[in-house]
Amino acid sequence: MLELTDVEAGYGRTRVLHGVTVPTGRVVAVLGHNGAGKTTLLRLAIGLIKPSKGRVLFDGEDVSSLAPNRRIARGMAYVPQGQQAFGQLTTLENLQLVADGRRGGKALIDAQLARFPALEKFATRKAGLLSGGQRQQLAIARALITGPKLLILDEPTEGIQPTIVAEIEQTIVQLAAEGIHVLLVEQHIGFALEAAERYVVLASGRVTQTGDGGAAATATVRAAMAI
Ligand SMILES: Nc1ncnc2c1ncn2[C@@H]1O[C@H](COP(=O)(O)OP(=O)(O)OP(=O)(O)O)[C@@H](O)[C@H]1O
Repeated sequence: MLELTDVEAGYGRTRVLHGVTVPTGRVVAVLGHNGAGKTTLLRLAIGLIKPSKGRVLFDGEDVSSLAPNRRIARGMAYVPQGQQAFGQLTTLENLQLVADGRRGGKALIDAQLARFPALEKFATRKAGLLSGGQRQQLAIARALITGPKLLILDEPTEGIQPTIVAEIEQTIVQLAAEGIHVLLVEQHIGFALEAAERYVVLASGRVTQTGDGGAAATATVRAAMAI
C-alpha cells in the first residue's frame, strides 16, 4: 500500500531523514526516541513535506510530488499529534465538517458514532470540553469519515488516560481487521509491536532496525533502543 524508499527530507537546509526505507505492511510501526524523525516521516508520507531524494509510492503510484489533499483523495488520512479538533464546535459539528458534501454523509457520521460510543454520548458537547482521549477518538473518527485505505497516526495514545488508551489500541487493531492499513508512531512499544506486521526503528533520521512485528520483537527493539 505505502512504500517509502530511500527518502531524504527535512526543513529548509536541515536534513532530518537520511535514506529512510519503510517496508509495507497492514500495520507498520515507526519507533524511535524523541527527535528521531518519526513525525517528519509521517509528514512526508502525507505530503506536508516533499522528499529531496527517494520516493513515496501509494497503491503502486508515485505520489512523491502530490499535495496532501490529492493524497487524501487517493485514500490516505493523517491524524497529527495533539488531539486536534475545533474546540468551539460540538463533537457532531466537527464530524459534519468532514462529512458535508460527501455522499451518504449522515451514514458516514453514524458509522463513527457507533464505533466510538463516547462520541455518541457527547455528540452535542463542545469538542473543547471533551477529555483528551475523547478528542483523540474524534480526530480519528474525522479521518475515518474520508474512508481511507491508509490511516497515518502520530502518537494516538500520548497524554491520554489509561482506560481510553486501551480503547484506542483496540480501535487500531479493529481497523486493521477491517482492512485499513495503518502507519503508526507510538511510544507504547509493546502495543505498537503487537499490532504491527512490520516495524522500523529510527535514530537521528536513519533506520537502525527493521523487522516483523509481534510480541517477540519487543526485546530486540528495546535492546536496539537501549531502553
Ligand atoms: N518545522 C521544523 N523545522 C525545523 N526542524 C524541525 C521541524 N520539525 C522538526 N524539526 C527537527 O527535526 C528533527 C526530527 O523531529 P521529529 O518531530 O520528526 O521527531 P520525532 O521522532 O517525531 O520526535 P518526537 O517523538 O519528539 O515527536 C528534530 O531535530 C526536530 O528539531
